[in-house]
Amino acid sequence: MVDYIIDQNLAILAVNNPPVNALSHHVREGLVEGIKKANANDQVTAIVIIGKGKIFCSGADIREFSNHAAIKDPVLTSVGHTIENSGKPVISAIHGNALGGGLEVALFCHYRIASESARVGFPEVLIGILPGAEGTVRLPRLSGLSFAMDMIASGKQINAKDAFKHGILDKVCTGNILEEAKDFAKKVIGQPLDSRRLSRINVEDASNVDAVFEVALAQVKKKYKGQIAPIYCLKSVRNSAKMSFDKAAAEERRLITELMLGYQSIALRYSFFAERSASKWRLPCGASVNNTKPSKIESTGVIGAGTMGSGIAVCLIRAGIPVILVEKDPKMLEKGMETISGILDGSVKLKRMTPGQKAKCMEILKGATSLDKLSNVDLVIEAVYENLELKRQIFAQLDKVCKPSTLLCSNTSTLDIDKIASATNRPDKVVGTHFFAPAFIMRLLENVYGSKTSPTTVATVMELGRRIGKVTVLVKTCYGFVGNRTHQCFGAEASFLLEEGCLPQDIDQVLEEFGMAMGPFKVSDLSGIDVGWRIRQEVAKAAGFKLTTETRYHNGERISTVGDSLFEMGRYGIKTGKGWYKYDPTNLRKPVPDSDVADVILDHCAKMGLQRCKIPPQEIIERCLFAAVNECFRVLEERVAEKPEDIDVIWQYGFSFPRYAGGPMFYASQVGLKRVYERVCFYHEKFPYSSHWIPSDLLRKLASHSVEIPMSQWKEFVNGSKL
Ligand SMILES: CC/C=C/CC(=O)SCCNC(=O)CCNC(=O)[C@H](O)C(C)(C)COP(=O)(O)OP(=O)(O)OC[C@H]1O[C@@H](n2cnc3c(N)ncnc32)[C@H](O)[C@@H]1OP(=O)(O)O
Repeated sequence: MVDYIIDQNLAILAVNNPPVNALSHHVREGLVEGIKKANANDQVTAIVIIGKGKIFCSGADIREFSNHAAIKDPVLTSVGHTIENSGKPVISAIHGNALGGGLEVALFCHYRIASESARVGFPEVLIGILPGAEGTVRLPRLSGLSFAMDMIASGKQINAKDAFKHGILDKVCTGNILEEAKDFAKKVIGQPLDSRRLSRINVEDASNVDAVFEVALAQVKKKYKGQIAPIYCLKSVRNSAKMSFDKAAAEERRLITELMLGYQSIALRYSFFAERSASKWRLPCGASVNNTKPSKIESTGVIGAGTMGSGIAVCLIRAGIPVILVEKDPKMLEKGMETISGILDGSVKLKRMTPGQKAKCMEILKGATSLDKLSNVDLVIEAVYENLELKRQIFAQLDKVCKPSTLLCSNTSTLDIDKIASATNRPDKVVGTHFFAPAFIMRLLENVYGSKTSPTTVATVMELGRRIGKVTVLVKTCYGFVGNRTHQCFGAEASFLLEEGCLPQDIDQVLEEFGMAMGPFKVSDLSGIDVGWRIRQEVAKAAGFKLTTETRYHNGERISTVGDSLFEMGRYGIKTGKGWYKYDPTNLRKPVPDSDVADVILDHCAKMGLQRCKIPPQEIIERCLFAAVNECFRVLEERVAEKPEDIDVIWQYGFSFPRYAGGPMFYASQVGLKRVYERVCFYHEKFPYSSHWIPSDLLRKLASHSVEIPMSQWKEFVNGSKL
């Protein structure tokens, strides 16, 4: 796993552990052996460590963290000490990325050079730990405290130019990295090594440490609310300036061990692999990412220039994919084009794009007022409002207008893809591409296959998701798919809690303390109370009943209409300055609890004869989350989602479920399925008029086992395959 090559008087140690040269046990062994062998060879005058393939090194092998038997000697710190104590200069030659333990390997070396396109960073914090092989003690000795605290606590990667500026690199190379490393090595042969050993030098700005720490701590607490690891990162860097090198390193080891065993790190490591597993789609017929080729998509159409259509068009043109935006009303079309231009201006302002890049995006965007203009595109995404008949009409027309190979996608957030596909003669080429609002910001794309969608169509939209930078998950069609179907239960319970004793701010506060970025009522104000109202009206209309603020039940199902009362008062949320909260026009980001809303809720309860009482935070969490969890198990049982990881990724990226709590399925696995099932049964008995409390069969089966079944085996219990 480490190739040992002698090249004239140099020993080249090439890490060879595809795909990303993680520091697995054999790599660590190989590095130690290589350094020892080179030192024992009188012909060798210097040593170069390099990575084979596309990357220098991605750091420790994260899979080993959950398998303590794999963390065998030599551990990374002792590998590092062998490197640092080498009597011959060791130069790390970085291309691609040097991350985490990979950057630590470089910091053990006496010299570091990198290609100008290389990036370095300590992403450990993103998996809930800290750079535990002396990274927090070594980096400040090169870059100073403030920069080290920021880089380590944020997990951000920096480019070679910046790394050079902050003293991390000794040279940025423009040529072949190996050749440049060999030239560099020849120049440093014979130079004294002691001043190059970071363990032997001091932190220059150590006297400022307390002031630097306090500033960084205040920022971190605000930015990474609820997360433990960023704070530990700062503490460990602080130690580097307050203690001897060895003591600070020992303390770093204690801190990483504590973090590694904690819930947040276990959840974040799970999230790392869950996100990657989402792209590995598989259909029940056996077709999968491994055996199905996507079609080429070189041109697209987007139908509807409203908020969703414009946002989707931005995603496509930003990735260099030409778009024809179709809107039959010319004024609406013009407004849509202006919205798109405005969104891109925002990116230019934030320096995420240059004015030249914006101009290029606008060049590949064309407007049209007729579907006929889509005759030649490879793929169309329909993004009109949520109405099945309208969508069926559009798809029938597209089927006539578009070339036979065109894929027809719907941005529906709830409707059955089969019902849309049956309006065409190409149901195999019809698929759901459900973007989350705002589409140009939210990273999630929920792709939805129907009973006739072909594997090639699925492969194509999954690949499209990757091209436009989305985290893309594949699910099967059903009402609301995975995201909205399971989230609806969460929202419904939040509304019922209002009728039973809570105010919006109580529920938001508890769920934010749990880790949600925003509570459900703040989210509702952001997305618009009118939007929720319209959806509820459509659903009621389709089911043939009239929904009023007096309605409490339909078809034996409990309904809450408090939000509809706010709609009728013109309180649509942030856009009208009032919703579940009130907003000062000069500070729309700060929701203020409103006694008028409390009055509306109390009136509603009085009118409906509902008794109110104090509801403890634990019940708020259980009611909202377990209702969703139960539905998630149903989704798994019906194979709407193929694996629990897909559901968790949808919740993380679609509904800001805290990554450090894993997702509803991971959370349930940690609470224990027996306990979850017990509570679901308890609430089912208490609330017989909410079908989302009817316990899922799969949850019941899993909970009935005497030992907890690991998440990776839940699938095996679907369809009665295991009892
Ligand atoms: C005591 C010592 C402590 C040390 C601390 C550490 O070093 S912790 C590890 C710190 N490093 C990281 O967190 C890096 C994580 N990896 C990445 O950011 C990216 O994978 C990448 C290296 C930038 C490459 O990105 P790319 O998009 O090209 O590929 P993928 O992300 O899809 O990864 C390819 C497969 O490699 C697996 N993988 C990546 N990094 C690691 C790792 N450090 N350990 C184990 N496995 C890793 C990844 O899961 C992919 O495999 P799949 O089978 O497809 O899941």
